Amino acid sequence: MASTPIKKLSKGIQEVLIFKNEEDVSVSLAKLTAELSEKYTNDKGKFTVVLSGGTLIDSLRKLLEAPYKDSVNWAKWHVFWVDERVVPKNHPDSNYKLAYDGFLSKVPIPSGQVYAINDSLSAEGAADDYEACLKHLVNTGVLELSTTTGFPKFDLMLLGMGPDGHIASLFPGHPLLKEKHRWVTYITNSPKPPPVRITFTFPVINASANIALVVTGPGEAGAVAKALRPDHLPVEMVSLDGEFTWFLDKDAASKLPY
Ligand SMILES: O=C(O)[C@H](O)[C@@H](O)[C@H](O)[C@H](O)COP(=O)(O)O
Repeated sequence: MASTPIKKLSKGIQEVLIFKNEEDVSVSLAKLTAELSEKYTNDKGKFTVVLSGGTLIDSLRKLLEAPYKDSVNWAKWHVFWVDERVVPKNHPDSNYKLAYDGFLSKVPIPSGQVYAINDSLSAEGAADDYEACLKHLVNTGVLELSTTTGFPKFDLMLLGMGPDGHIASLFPGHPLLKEKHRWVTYITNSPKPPPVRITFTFPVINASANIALVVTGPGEAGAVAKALRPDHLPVEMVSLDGEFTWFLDKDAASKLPY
């Protein structure tokens, strides 16, 4: 199961891996995720993983195959969402449903360690509730706080990026980009439907120990090219002490000047 990037670049703290195709991205992403799972499980007895919606979930499919399906210590995983649409958990727009159907239902992560939003609340209520859940998990020792910023520090965030450069539900030009205090907030006018969502804020994203940003296909090539030049897309506001790796296929990298 080898998949070597056809190109490796670095931009500041960010490492950019470009693969021949989405299949190779998926193979390499599984390898990184399994390695980090082993590292954090060995070091701390748990692994805190944050998922996004979109095509990311399909790109995690290699974790459902040998050797990872049986070798990963799934019992130690704690799963969160970087953003979630405020819809019932069985709604086709739900990121929980997308992840459950495509990934979580196929691996033995204890259900009490999968932290979905409370879908009976308003957006504001659901954001408050999710933030309270994270604070409770800090008190019980599941989550740690960044010693530099005091925001919760997740072991791995698996993120996608939209064609406009958004990550999580943090969209270009939106006032939420400037949120400095909240851990989780809400948006009722998301330009990407559905409009009502909750989302982690940049201080939480930036406290991560590792971020894997997975972008495949030609739709985001313009945003990839822009983000990897000096410019101002939300995705560029990621700046962390940990590791930030872009996983691109050749299509997503097709507008890069290199
Ligand atoms: O709830 C959401 O809409 C997602 O979490 C969102 O932030 C997604 O990650 C990007 O829009 C990329 O989506 P694609 O991978 O489908 O392009």
